[in-house]
Amino acid sequence: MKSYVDIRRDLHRIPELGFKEYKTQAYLLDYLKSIATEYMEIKTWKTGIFVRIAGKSPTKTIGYRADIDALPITEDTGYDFTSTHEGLMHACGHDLHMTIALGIVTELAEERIDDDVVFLFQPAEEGPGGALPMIQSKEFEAWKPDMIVGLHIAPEYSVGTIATKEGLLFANTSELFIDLKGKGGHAAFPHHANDMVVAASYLVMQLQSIVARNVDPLDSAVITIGKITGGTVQNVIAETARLEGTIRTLSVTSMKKVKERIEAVVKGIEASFQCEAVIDYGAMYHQVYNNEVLTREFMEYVEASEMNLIECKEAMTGEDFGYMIKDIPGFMFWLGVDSDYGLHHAKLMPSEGAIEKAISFLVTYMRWKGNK
Ligand SMILES: CC(=O)N[C@@H](CCC[C@H](N)C(=O)O)C(=O)O
Repeated sequence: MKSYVDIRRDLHRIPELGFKEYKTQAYLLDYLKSIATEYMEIKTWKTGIFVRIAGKSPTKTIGYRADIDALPITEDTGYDFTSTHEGLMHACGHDLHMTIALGIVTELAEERIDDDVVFLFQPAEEGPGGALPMIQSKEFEAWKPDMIVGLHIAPEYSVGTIATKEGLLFANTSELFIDLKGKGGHAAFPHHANDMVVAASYLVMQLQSIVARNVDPLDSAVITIGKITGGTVQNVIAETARLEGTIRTLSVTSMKKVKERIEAVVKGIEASFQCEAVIDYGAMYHQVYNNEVLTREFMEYVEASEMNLIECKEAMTGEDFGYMIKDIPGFMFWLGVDSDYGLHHAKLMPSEGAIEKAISFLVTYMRWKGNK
């Protein structure tokens, strides 16, 4: 039997983008089949997987979700188990999320609890969003849990730490894509062209002013443009440019306001640069709002355990797990993994010591919660 660290390393080598997690799904299925018992059922859904372990005398179903996709980042960790998929990396810790979930499945399959347990290995958390279609599936409907739990690794906390809070934990998000089309031309004759590199540069700066000047400072918002493309070569004025980014807000009202302002600013760019602009909001995620009762109970449980509890502030990260706990009582928490580099960084190196600790803690928690 492989160790959980080896499993994490295997998964780390094969990062895949949302809804393309073919090798990851095959790896997870192989493992799950190798530990399957008569009480365990496995169903695939797109590139994801549902696993159900029937309880001994169930009164409810406990859900546990792990996301399985990776990011388009070129890894720079220097690991000897570095990504074998060029330009892709598990830079958000989903390799650990999956391994921890496999560990819990293994333990609970070996020694069942009273309640039923359903595991969701969910594709496409980074985009375009697998949680919503997964919970709308007939497979989910058949095994719908009464409560659901999810975790996310936290590089800034030490191993052995759990951080969470009641209520709002993660922001509302919306992707943002803006395509600009002007008039290309010779670099030496700007007066005969409408330069979309210049238009895009103005637009990026004006977008930042929305956060500074249109959002209530006590109601945080973020607009990040993570990618700009435009033009073809150094001595040709760019006919097109594209901005790719994301919007984060703590309130739904601010998201609406930010989008209205983006549309107004983009109209201004169209007028001043005589160009055409198309806005596409891509995938949107519902905020992660932790169920007060379950979260408080969980925090008390953590406090009484060998883990260290931090009551954290909300963060501007997004998570489509927010859709799951919109309809089902549940919560998400941060798991400390102590890395010098943060989430979405090419050098993210979570401490593997967090894996066994998390499995053992969560199995104990599930036994406590599911044997009442
Ligand atoms: C935990 C985490 O890092 N989640 C991602 C979710 C991204 C959603 C979407 N692609 C977007 O950028 O809006 C995050 O970046 O917070």
